[in-house]
Amino acid sequence: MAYNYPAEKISVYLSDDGGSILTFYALWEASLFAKHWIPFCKRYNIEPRSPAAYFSESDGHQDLCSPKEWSLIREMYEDITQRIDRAVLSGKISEEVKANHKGFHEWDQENTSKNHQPIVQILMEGKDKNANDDEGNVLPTLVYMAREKRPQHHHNFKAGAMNALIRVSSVISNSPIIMNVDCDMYSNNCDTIRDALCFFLDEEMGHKIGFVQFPQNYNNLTKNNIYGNSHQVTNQVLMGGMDSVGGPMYVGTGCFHRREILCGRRFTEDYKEDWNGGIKDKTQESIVEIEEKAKSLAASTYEHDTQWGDEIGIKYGYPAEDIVTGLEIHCRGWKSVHSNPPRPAFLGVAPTTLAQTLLQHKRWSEGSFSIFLSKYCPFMFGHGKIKLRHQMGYSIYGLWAPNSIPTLYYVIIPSLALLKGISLFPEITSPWISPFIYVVCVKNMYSLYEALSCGDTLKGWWNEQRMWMVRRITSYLYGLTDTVRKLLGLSKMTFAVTSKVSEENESKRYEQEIMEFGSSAPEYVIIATVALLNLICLVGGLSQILTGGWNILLNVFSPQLILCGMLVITNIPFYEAMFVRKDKGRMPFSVTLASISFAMLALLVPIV
Ligand SMILES: O=c1ccn([C@@H]2O[C@H](COP(=O)(O)OP(=O)(O)O[C@H]3O[C@H](CO)[C@@H](O)[C@H](O)[C@H]3O)[C@@H](O)[C@H]2O)c(=O)[nH]1
Ligand SMILES: [Mn+2]
Repeated sequence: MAYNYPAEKISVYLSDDGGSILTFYALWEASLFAKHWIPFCKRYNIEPRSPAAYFSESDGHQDLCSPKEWSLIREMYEDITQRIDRAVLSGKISEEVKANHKGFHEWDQENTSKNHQPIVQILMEGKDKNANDDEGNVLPTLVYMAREKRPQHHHNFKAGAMNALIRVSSVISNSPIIMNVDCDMYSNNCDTIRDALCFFLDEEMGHKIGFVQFPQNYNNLTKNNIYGNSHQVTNQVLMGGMDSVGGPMYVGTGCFHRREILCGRRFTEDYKEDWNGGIKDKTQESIVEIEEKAKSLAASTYEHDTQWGDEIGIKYGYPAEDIVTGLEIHCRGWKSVHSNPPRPAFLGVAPTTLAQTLLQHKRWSEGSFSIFLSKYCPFMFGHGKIKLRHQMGYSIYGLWAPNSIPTLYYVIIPSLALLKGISLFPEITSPWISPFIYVVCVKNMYSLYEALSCGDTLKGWWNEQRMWMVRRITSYLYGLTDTVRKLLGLSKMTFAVTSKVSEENESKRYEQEIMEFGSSAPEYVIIATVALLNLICLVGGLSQILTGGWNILLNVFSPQLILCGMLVITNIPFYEAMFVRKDKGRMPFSVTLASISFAMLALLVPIV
């Protein structure tokens, strides 16, 4: 709401898919605070304009304004956060507070997050004089919405929520540009709207641009990126590369779309945006009338027998609804723009535990693989519509899931073969080993160069390599099996939301870059089994080589020894988690036990 942009042209919508009175209450509190906060931001050019981010970063008025004024606004902010926290703890809103806004009565009925009527409440409306800030300036329109949820109707997760949002906003503001951000991100740059509009308004290219995507950056990364979540290389290299062949993918958040394009419009050379298309100020209807109209658009039956989720809006049926929607927009002839300014436009929360990271990657790999196998396979669907290189850029993610199989092979079979004295690679002195050495060296040197040049640390790169292996043998494997199960009709699509909170000790370990296991998950059994197996094979293999004719054997087994040794070095944090650490985040004993049994089994069963 505090963007450096004419307030009467901005409308902010909060989609609460949980339909919670607490969220409504928090938004109502925020709308009151905005009347003081927004003029304060504009007066002193505050940055970032998320009060939570601003007050956590800055510890004084820094000669910005009088200390009194600064403390006053800070106290105000602390008061509202305390009131909201108290309400969340008690789980309900007092009658006194409820009397302040008609919206609270929406919860008079028996509402649950999965069963409730559509709720649309316009908390602030540009035309309304009460909605001005404490200096008398207009404030942006602010709307709370929770689309209708009924157990008998499928709600299509985030895509369903976004489509309801597109319709609801069409009767309230109908602005030609829609920006969307996830609930776990905030705006970090008050000029982003202007930056994005520059692309759409470009005289030569502007009419070709369907969306402007800002990268996902995080404010909670640790120095060495323990879970490989920095995505700097993806943001700078992959997205930057795609920008030059047609445009980056839509990644679900931090993106500006033209409304008409989300609604299915094809590109034509003579396309011209109607910048006066919005309906703000033009309508004579009262707020209540508009709300009623909007509610009917957020009904759970509204989309029955319509093209929504297919030809119109965000696509349904894919866990990565963003990628497939963006691909289809590109195939309708539009270009997109990757905008990565030095001061990040949006900051979000990266997962802070291994389990959350693996879950997120499972959804991404599964989502992209199911697109790859569907009618939206970039090579087939994009054929003749987008460049081959653009299709290839899209397919990188699509092939993550099947990549799990060769990786599993590489982390198990050569090590087992080493232990059993079977050689799998050419001898180290033979010329035939050169392709292997070439691939390993060049791949690693290049990825190290990319990581360092994108601002990652050396240790961060190393951690990332570990995470690549771990993700491939767990998340991607699960993504693969789940996609296959869905294809066979054995299971249905889900959207596992990544958790946004963690316990205090957990956060401490995250800051110290200690891997978090804690609870027993089947993924950990895979990780621990592979780690143990490699340790046993390395020790066993080495001792056989040392006791046998070692100079001949070393020549034959060096490649396997190096591979197995590298895996053992990569896995050091897992051995520590199993046998050394005493904290709560260590590998659960049950997982260690199960892994030992599986490793034994793998040694006994004649796999190689
Ligand atoms: O039923 C649902 C499920 C999710 N969401 C919203 O979807 C957003 C993304 O969910 P999150 O759990 O934060 O997912 P991430 O793993 O961070 O999601 C990434 O990947 C998704 C596709 O897999 C994209 O849609 C996201 O924008 C992108 O940030 C959040 O704002 C949620 O509130 C809904 O509104 N309704
Ligand atoms: Mn998220």
